[in-house]
Amino acid sequence: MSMLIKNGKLLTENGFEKVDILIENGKISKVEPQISTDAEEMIDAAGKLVAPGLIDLHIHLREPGGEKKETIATGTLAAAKGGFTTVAAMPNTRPVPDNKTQMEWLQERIHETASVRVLPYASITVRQLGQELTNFAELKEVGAFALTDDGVGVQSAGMMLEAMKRAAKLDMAVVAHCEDNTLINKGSLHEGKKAAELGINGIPSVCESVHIARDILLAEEAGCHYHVCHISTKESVRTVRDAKRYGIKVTAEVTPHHLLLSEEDIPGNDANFKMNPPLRSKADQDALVEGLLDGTIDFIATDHAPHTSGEKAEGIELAPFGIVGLETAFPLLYTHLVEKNVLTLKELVDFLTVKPAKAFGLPYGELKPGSAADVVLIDLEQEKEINPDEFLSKGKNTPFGGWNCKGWPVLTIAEGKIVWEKGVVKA
Ligand SMILES: NC(=O)N[C@@H](CC(=O)O)C(=O)O
Ligand SMILES: [Zn+2]
Ligand SMILES: [Zn+2]
Repeated sequence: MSMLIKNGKLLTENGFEKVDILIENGKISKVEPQISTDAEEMIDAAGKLVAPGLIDLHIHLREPGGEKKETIATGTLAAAKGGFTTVAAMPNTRPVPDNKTQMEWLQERIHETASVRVLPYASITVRQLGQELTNFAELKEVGAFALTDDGVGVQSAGMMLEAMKRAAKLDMAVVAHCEDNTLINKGSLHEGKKAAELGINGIPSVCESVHIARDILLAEEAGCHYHVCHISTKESVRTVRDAKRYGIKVTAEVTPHHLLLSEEDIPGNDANFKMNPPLRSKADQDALVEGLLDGTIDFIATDHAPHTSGEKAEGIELAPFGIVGLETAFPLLYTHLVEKNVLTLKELVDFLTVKPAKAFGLPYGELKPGSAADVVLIDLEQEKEINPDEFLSKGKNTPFGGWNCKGWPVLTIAEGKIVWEKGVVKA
């Protein structure tokens, strides 16, 4: 099976270069200014940005147990539409992939139904209850990508240290949802202006940052790779920045919504603005952008967290935390960070490709001969409004409905196969 992508615009250190890309047997075989060969499939990419397939190391696919919200099939189709060819699925499903049998079932289900590559996380603790560690070695053997209890924080420092020590021995990363349960304050929004205005309980910043500070000291002790999920406060950024200065092996991700929104953007009692961690203050938002620019924050991940419309109709206090992100990440970030000169296009693409890959030692995220043929074509000129009704995800829960964006993916190729396509003429 061969495919030739003609005349794409490739981003290099020196700006755009026109290239042809030849794909053979699921791998990239050539990237050159001009390839004159016949291939079984020819794709005209003239005028389109041609980039490595995007990587999202934090998403929720909800299967098994939450199929009303999303399935592996619908979530990975949404990923493909968003330009993502590698996603890492969080383990807060029912049941939790916390043992060999369940992980094998999940791998099989991914194999049968996923449109793009799915890297499954295993949980740190049995049923994510924080009481007993899972068998990391066994989970690694059956393909667990890394370890996390995302959805809840690991409350006990002793449990976390032991997890980190075992993970270090196996060269596995410990990926942390940082939240101290004694500081949540039954909150639904950030403890700040907006929560006060709406008369809703607030979650203080320290609820997150205290876990990050604790975990960094534990990770230093254990010598493991420690990764911070969805970083959201200025104190968290400062703490990670300091840890990196001391050479501690810590990485961090930030979501598009925490980069683009603050509590001030919450229009009222709308649960599409409810997620964990919550939208923080403007000062926190600014610190996240600064942290991304100075290398404190390593990459961007969506934390795609689909919920049903019924659940989200319950109002801010009763609705579950979480918003979807896969189908809007690139256009939102391109329009609001690149077009406003906060990031260069190259930086944005790197934060969604090679940076997450490097942070976790994955062999993806670059367009070079020999690598998996994961490619996305993006129309930087195409402009349209975000319409949740058009999402392939079952989740329509986004705070960005109606936002006008440029930079829509038009064709996504995963391991040499077209997995999503719109508006591109096949030559
Ligand atoms: N981010 C969220 O608000 N929700 C996530 C859980 C999580 O990422 O902590 C979910 O599973 O719905
Ligand atoms: Zn989380
Ligand atoms: Zn999450």
